[in-house]
Amino acid sequence: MLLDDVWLDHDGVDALRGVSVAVQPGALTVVAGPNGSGKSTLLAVLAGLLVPRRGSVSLPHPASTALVVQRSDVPDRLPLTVHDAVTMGRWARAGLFGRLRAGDRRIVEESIAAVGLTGFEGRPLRALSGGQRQRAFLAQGLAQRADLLLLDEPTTGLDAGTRDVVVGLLALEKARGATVVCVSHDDAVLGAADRTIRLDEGRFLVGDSRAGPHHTF
Ligand SMILES: Nc1ncnc2c1ncn2[C@@H]1O[C@H](COP(=O)(O)OP(=O)(O)OP(=O)(O)O)[C@@H](O)[C@H]1O
Repeated sequence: MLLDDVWLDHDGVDALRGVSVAVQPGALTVVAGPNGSGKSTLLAVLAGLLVPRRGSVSLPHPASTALVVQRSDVPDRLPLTVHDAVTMGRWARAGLFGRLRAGDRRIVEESIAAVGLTGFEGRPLRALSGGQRQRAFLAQGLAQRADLLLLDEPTTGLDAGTRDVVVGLLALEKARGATVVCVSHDDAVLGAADRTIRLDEGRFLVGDSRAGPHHTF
């Protein structure tokens, strides 16, 4: 997956200024950088939600993509239960009018269990704590079993134990074969990264790689 000289603005405000990065398949790439440096915008470009005004984005093969947004991006009053929200993660596989099969229902249950929300299935999202809501959105992302999993600060507001669970889940997604790209400031997430992309004021600042100095971004 390659971004080449990507420029993108929000209503005239430059958010990405000539960013060129390669995302390695099957790796955990963490995108870091100060507030407003363009991290969420980069994620939205990778998700195909925003189209650059200049530059190109190429996917090596058609991929299913799941995006786990920050809980603050989702209205608190959304009339959904935990089970509804996670089940939505299977819709793309079942088709809008398709029926969920037993396998889909099992994946929904497993995803809810993985984030520690078993017992909360019937609870409306608005009746969850901020951290629990964040975990429900993560479960929705896991339920998609996507080739490309994109996450925007998934550990924000989580306690240390739950944060470690999330880091473990990212490793499991990778082990399943997914390519994982995660925006995060969290040292625990950064510590688990195979590669780190650092942005500053919409520019690609530096890329670190566990694979060694020969790999460039
Ligand atoms: N909808 C929008 N309208 C106008 N400007 C926007 C919009 N969304 C983002 N921006 C601007 O684009 C730039 C990049 O924003 P972005 O949200 O990608 O940064 P970020 O690194 O994810 O920030 P944070 O760490 O605070 O989440 C910032 O200057 C921001 O003010």
